[in-house]
Amino acid sequence: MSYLRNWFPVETGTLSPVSDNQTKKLRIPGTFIDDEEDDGSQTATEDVDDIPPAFPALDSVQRAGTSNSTVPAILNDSVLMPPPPIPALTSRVPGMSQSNSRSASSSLLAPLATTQKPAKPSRKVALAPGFGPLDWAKLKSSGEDLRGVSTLLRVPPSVLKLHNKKEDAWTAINGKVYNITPYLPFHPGGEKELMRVAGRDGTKLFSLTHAWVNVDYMLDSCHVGFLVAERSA
Ligand code: HEM
Repeated sequence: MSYLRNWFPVETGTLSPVSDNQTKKLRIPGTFIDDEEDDGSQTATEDVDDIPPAFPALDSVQRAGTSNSTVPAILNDSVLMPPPPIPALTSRVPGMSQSNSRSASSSLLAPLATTQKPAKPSRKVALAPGFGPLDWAKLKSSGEDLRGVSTLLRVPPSVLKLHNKKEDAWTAINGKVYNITPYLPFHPGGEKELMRVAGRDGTKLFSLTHAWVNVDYMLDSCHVGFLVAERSA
């Protein structure tokens, strides 16, 4: 009984006049009753079983610190966590790497490889509408004659040399001769660049510029014949 009074900071005086039976009803479930006084009937009292445990707990810092404590009693709207600082992400410049203190690998930014300017500027030209890579793919598989010859030829350098004009341009790449006239407006590097190999063996220049381009596939429907030595023509 005296133990219970200690638990309740409230006017213990109000408890004293009431009967033992009434104090049992005030017991908070979940609190421990060390009882010489408890003969077993107290803990079995049915009336108190529906009362939830006190929250915050009676001896919690929240309850204790209502006045002088630095711990706020209970967080309410006026005692909220301060907002987080504005992240540096909002001040970044797209496409630019951040200050040295940021490591590229630990940020949420897009990988630098895709945001930084390439070391070498592209030398691609703006192609006219209707002359993009897909348009070329469509044209070359359309069945239209892009060779200008009825059968594959043996082409010596002296013959190749004759086909050096825009309207009639041939070039040899890796031993194969192609009619490049239909491809001129589709060439991503521009007509002028492509015309540099017109009428001659363009293998070296082609490989130096873009060895990764699959010329066999790109110009298969422009195949005219094979480059051969002069005397074997
Ligand atoms: C004759 C067969 C040729 C074919 C089929 C061809 C095809 C192509 C293709 C598909 C591209 C785009 C490459 C890419 O997106 O990565 C390209 C770009 C280019 N080509 Fe050609 N090309 C040929 C010959 C030449 C020649 C002889 C030159 C002369 C130098 C040349 C100069 C260029 C240049 C400067 C670019 C732009 C490269 C860049 O992205 O900066 N091409 N060509």
